[in-house]
Amino acid sequence: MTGCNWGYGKEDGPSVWHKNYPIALGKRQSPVDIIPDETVRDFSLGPIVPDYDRCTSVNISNNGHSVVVEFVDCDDRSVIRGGPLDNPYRLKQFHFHWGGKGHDGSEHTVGGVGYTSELHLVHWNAIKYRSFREASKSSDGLAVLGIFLETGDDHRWLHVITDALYMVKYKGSVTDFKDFNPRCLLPSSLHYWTYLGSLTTPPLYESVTWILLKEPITVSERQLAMFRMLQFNAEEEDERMRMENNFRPPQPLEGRTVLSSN
Ligand SMILES: O[B-]1(O)OCc2ccc(NC(=S)NCc3ccccc3)cc21
Ligand SMILES: [Zn+2]
Repeated sequence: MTGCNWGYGKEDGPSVWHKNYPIALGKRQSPVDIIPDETVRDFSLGPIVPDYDRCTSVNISNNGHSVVVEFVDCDDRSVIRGGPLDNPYRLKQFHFHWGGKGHDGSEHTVGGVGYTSELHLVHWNAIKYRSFREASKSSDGLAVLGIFLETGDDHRWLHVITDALYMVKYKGSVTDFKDFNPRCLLPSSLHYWTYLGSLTTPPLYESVTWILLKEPITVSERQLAMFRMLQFNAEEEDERMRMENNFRPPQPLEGRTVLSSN
C-alpha cells in the first residue's frame, strides 16, 4: 500500500478504513473507552519511568494526519521503562489528536467522556527488533504513552510547539526542531491505565502496549486553536481542509481487561 489513501473525512475516515485495512475490525484495536470501575488494580504493576533527559529531537512535520516531532532513535538515549514493559522502549516520535472548535478530540475516552486532545509518545522495542518498522508489526513491538489534554490556562511549555506550527502548515512540510524534551509535557502524576491495543491510524497494526496517564495536562483554547490552523492538504492542492477532528472513535474491547496502576 503506497501513499496515503485514508483520512478523517466522510469518504476516507475511520468508518471505511476496514476496506483497505481489514485489521480495523480486529480483536485488539485502539482506542477504547476506559470505564474506571471496570479496570483491574494490578499491584504487581510498577511505576512507569520515562527517561528523556538525553533525548535528541530532530524536526517537526505535518504528515497530512497530525503534527509530529521526531527523535534520534539509533541508540537508547531516550527510553521508557517499567510498568507493564519487560524492557526499555526507545522514543521515536510524538504527535497529537484534537477536535474542532468547542469539540473534544481525544481518541481514548474515560467513562464515555472525551478530552479536548490526546498526545501520543511513540516508543519501540529495540531490544527485540532491529527497526521501528519491524517492531510496529510485532505484538510487543510498540509502547505508546498517552496523555490527555484538557482546556484551561496556557500550558507553560506548549508554546515551544505552537510557535513552530506556522512553519508546518501544509502536508509534507518539515522544519528543524532541536533541543525539545517532552518531559515538560508530562503531568505531575504518572499513575496509569494499561492495555494491549493497536495503532489508531492505518496500518492499525495490533502491536501497541498502551500506557495512558490518568492525570490530564492543561492547555488553553488559544494554544489549541493554533493546532487547528494546520491543514490536511499540501500547499499546492486546491481544496483547503483545516486539520481538526483527526481522531479515531473508541473500538470494542473484545474481552480485553484494562489494568490500573496504583
Ligand atoms: O495510533 B497512533 O496515532 O498512536 C500510536 C501510533 C504510533 C505510530 C503511528 N504511525 C506511524 S509511526 N506510522 C508510520 C509507520 C507505521 C508503521 C510502519 C512504518 C511507519 C501512529 C500511532
Ligand atoms: Zn496517535
